[in-house]
Amino acid sequence: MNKPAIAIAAGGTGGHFFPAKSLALQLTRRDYPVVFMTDKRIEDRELASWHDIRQFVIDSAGINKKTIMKKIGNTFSLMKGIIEARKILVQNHVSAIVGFGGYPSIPPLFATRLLSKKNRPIIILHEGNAIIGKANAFLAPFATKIATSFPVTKGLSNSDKIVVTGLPVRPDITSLYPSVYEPPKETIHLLIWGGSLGARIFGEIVPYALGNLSLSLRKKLRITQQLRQEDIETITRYYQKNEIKAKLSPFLTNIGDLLQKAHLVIGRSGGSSTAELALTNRPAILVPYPHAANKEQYYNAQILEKEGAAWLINQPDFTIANLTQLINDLFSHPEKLQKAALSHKTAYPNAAKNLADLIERSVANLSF
Ligand SMILES: CC(=O)N[C@H]1[C@@H](OP(=O)(O)OP(=O)(O)OC[C@H]2O[C@@H](n3ccc(=O)[nH]c3=O)[C@H](O)[C@@H]2O)O[C@H](CO)[C@@H](O)[C@@H]1O
Repeated sequence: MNKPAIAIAAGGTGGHFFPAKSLALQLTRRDYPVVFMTDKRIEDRELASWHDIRQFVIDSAGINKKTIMKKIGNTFSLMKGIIEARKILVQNHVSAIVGFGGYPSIPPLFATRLLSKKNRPIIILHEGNAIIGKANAFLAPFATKIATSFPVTKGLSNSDKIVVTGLPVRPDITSLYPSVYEPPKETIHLLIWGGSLGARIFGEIVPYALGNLSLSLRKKLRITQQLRQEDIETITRYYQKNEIKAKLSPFLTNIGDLLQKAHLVIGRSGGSSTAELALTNRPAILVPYPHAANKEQYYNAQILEKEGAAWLINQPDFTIANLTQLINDLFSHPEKLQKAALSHKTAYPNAAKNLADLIERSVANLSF
């Protein structure tokens, strides 16, 4: 018997798209036809080449914009997205829809409300952060199940809807689990990243803090840094002048290899980044994105900090002087890095499988 179609709705930033893609891979392996709904930021050739995946770009937008014209324009996009999504759900006979959060997941999930009870797919939400996001909070009352990435998620009260699955991470990173951590000796590998869209602050602070270290420490450094294109030339020259070996790029594609090599990671604390750190046991200095609507990166980082696996620095305190002091201390006491590496407790190597199992169980409970 043919398996029922499952739709996946995810926004087009790495934080939402990568977990959704890992789930799509699990579901196609189990012979479920997958309908993938995302926004125009994503054009993923690999995904498009998989059999049994139908990809759709859906109109969407946040409506809490400042100008009235923007509000009207975005409301129109949202309505258009809901109508498009409803058509796709009907045409593909979708039985369940999995939402990964972000505004782009709202039209496909909301579209289910416009279908008759008999034809309405069940909703399963996945929350990638340690606090429920606005889109997921809005959709939670309609969900059959809510899968979470952390053992406790702020804003979600205990209910049998909640299942802790962990956050699906790309297979090349998951396969590194369990990863052994060796403290630095002759060379110190440092990975600096800013999330899927990058972050200017790391280019403004990290190179100059590293430049303050002693020459003997600087010569040991091997830096891989995600950096805005416009900053690469200046920072390359700065590192060369300070005898620091560095590879700089606006987007790093081989995250698995880089995490495995890294003795320390400096970066943001989005849901996927923190899950990847936990899976690979890497110690980190985390600077949460300060403008996030509900401080989700702060709560993610706080969990790792409480475990002893990371040092949380809020952006106003992330200064050249403070960072110089911290990394000087960590590089002079590598046992502190090793202790942090051994302290991770939130790794879920089977997250994609856990989530696919949950979907499979929920779909099996439907009567056709
Ligand atoms: C500004 C913003 O709204 N950020 C949100 C967005 O973040 P964002 O998408 O930046 O954050 P995540 O940490 O969740 O994901 C980043 C992903 O990009 C990958 N990566 C990063 C840099 C690079 O050079 N190469 C690369 O492959 C990482 O390995 C990771 O898989 O979604 C997250 C998950 O809901 C939220 O926690 C964040 O608050």
